Amino acid sequence: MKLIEAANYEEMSQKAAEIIIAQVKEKPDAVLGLATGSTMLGTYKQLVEDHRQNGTSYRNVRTVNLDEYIGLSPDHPNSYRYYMNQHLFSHIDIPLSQTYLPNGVSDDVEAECQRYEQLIENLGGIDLQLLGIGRNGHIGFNEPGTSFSTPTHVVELAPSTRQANARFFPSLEDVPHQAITMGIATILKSRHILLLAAGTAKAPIMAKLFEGTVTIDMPASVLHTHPNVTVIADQEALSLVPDEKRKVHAK
Ligand SMILES: O=P(O)(O)OC[C@H]1O[C@](O)(CO)[C@@H](O)[C@@H]1O
Repeated sequence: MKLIEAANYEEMSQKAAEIIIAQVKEKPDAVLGLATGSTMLGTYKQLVEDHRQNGTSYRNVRTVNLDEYIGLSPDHPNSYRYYMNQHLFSHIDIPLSQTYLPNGVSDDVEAECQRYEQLIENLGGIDLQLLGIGRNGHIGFNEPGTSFSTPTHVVELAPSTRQANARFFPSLEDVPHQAITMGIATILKSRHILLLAAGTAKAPIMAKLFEGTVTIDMPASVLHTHPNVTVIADQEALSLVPDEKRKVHAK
């Protein structure tokens, strides 16, 4: 696991965007694994700006998102499809037909999970997977206790996750109880994983991550078992990570 330290959120976003742009330039038909949440907003903004100014093209890129709420249709303002269209897809030249998210309103969510897993395989796997980290260590919506061998599956969201995400909804009651998420096994098949973290709310979980213990109680800890993980974090998120741990992982 390589750590790139950033001074602040803006710098984290810029460094993340540089890695994504480099991936797309190296492989114009790359498969990008994308994530949602507040952490990613700055990165998507940078990608949009770069597309406008430098013309980086996404015409042949394919994208697969980590997760989607069950019960929210693509045009629901809190669905992750809506988020992706609003913050990224509608501002770059990617055809929407090449952007994929799990279908949260499928009649058969179990079959949808299998379809999504197969889709990722049919695309040739993920070249670069972007990840945020939940305050309880979740990646995608893989909550603590999730087996590391799970493929795409239906999850019951932890009360703390619903609480953390309630800020985007009119009230806590409106936050869905379930989601479809790529599993940890799905995420680990990605050829390169880029985890982003910013802000003091993430400091305790980042300290735990860099302690290095791999346990299903902390889903992100599985990233220590992957050969190609880059973490970009700002100083607030790293504020509880001791200097010696930072040095060990410094790029
Ligand atoms: O970036 P945020 O909003 O802190 O969220 C962190 C993670 O939690 C989720 O929003 C799910 O709760 C992920 O999509 C995200 O990567």
